[in-house]
Amino acid sequence: MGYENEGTIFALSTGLGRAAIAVMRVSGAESKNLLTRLCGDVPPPRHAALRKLWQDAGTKENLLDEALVLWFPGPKSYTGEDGFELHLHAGPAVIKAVAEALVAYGARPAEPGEFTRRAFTNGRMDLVEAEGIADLVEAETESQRKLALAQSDGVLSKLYQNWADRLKHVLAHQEALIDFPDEDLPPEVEQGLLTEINTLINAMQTHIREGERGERIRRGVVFAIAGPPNAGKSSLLNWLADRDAAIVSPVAGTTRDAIEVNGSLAGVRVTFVDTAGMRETEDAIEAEGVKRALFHVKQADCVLQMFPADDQPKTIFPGAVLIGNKTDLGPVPAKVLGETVVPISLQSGEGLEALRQLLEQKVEALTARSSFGAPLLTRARHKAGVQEAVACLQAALAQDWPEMRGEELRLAMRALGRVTGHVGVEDLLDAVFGQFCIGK
Ligand SMILES: Nc1nc2c(c(=O)[nH]1)N(C=O)[C@@H](CNc1ccc(C(=O)N[C@@H](CCC(=O)O)C(=O)O)cc1)CN2
Ligand SMILES: Nc1nc2c(ncn2[C@@H]2O[C@H](COP(=O)(O)OP(=O)(O)OP(=O)(O)O)[C@@H](O)[C@H]2O)c(=O)[nH]1
Ligand SMILES: [Mg+2]
Repeated sequence: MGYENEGTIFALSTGLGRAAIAVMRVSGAESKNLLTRLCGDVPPPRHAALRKLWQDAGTKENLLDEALVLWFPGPKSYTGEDGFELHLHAGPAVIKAVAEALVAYGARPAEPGEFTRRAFTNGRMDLVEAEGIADLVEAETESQRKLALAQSDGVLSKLYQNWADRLKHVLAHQEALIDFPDEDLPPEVEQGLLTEINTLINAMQTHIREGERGERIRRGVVFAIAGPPNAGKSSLLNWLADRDAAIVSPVAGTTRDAIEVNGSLAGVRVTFVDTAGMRETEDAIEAEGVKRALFHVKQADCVLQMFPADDQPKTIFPGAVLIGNKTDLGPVPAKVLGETVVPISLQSGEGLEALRQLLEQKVEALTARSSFGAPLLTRARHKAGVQEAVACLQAALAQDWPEMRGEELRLAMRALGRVTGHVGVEDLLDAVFGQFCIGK
């Protein structure tokens, strides 16, 4: 590992702002000393104890707070080293006084993510699990929570670890073919090895394909609202947001900048992007707005293409939900260019509940998994690593020179190892020589 755990760190683990209780967290070798200086003793492990906190408990000088104290001895603690928590009264002055005492005794403020980084360095979790914890802390919707909780609990790591173990096995057989070409290794050995490589490639490709669903759950499903000026796009955004997020006016070309609103539909985080009405324009600012609108349409998971009752579209964005607005002013056709239209009126409210249901179905379809129970890929970093592994395995299949094939297999394992953070080269050698029965 490229760095050492340095020093004893502390941080306010609860957010700033008005609150009753604040949790101050401390981790590092000096923890026991710090805790003794603050409250005079070390309570039994993992049991909350009520203690007076002093600037120096030895002299009982300057009472700082009365707090609940938790002692977490390493190496089985969250960070894998000694640490403790102080559940303080949340006033800023209390927090400041306690932080100053900790600094005076040699602790330093933690970097973002440093507690979990230590947990990783100390072997308490791998990189994918650590990322799952980061996502769990950020999770705003039920689907984000479930995905992040499974990942922080090792479900995704187990999948990657399983692939890495199987590659190790394949490599062991490959090494045997290299080292003992003249021995009577049955031909099934090579055949079995190629079959296993193909099986792994298929599993990885399925994982990547399904991965866009995990990425959507994690970052949110993005809907772009597009259409001609005055269609009622900003009115729709405001209804979806349940607030006045965008300016609505009868002037065509009101919206220029894209306006994003976050919400949740069917337990999934969603982002709605209102865009400038699309038309030919002489106005340079409006033209830039139209350019941005097209960009958002391209980036979106789903386009909500709106038109007013009196202005039917000539083209339809691929996969768009067609919405005909202003049914209060006149009828909207049931279909345009063969596509079904959802009729609504933001004025009268007609069709809005049906539209909401349709959007919920859309979100479900965009995030549902087809292979039941398989853990979902959630991040571009994992995707890049798995893609690299696939490329190496494909290169391995294309090689008929055993040494070169072995090298590609090793590179595939390394790609997976970088994803989980266990780039196990040394432990690979053990597996190669430890697993294969040479005497046979
Ligand atoms: N107050 C508080 N709440 C919290 C945490 C925390 O650190 N402090 N967590 C974290 O951020 C999460 C819970 N995760 C935790 C994981 C391990 C340990 C821990 O110290 N475990 C002990 C006991 C294990 C056992 O015997 O079962 C240990 O491993 O020694 C604590 C919290 C969420 N809530
Ligand atoms: N009668 C009627 N008027 C509507 C309806 N929905 C929106 N409007 C009105 O249509 C006008 C344009 O609405 P906006 O929501 O600003 O339209 P937009 O598509 O965002 O327009 P641009 O930002 O210019 O592209 C406003 O005056 C709205 O009040 C509707 O269902 N019925
Ligand atoms: Mg608008």
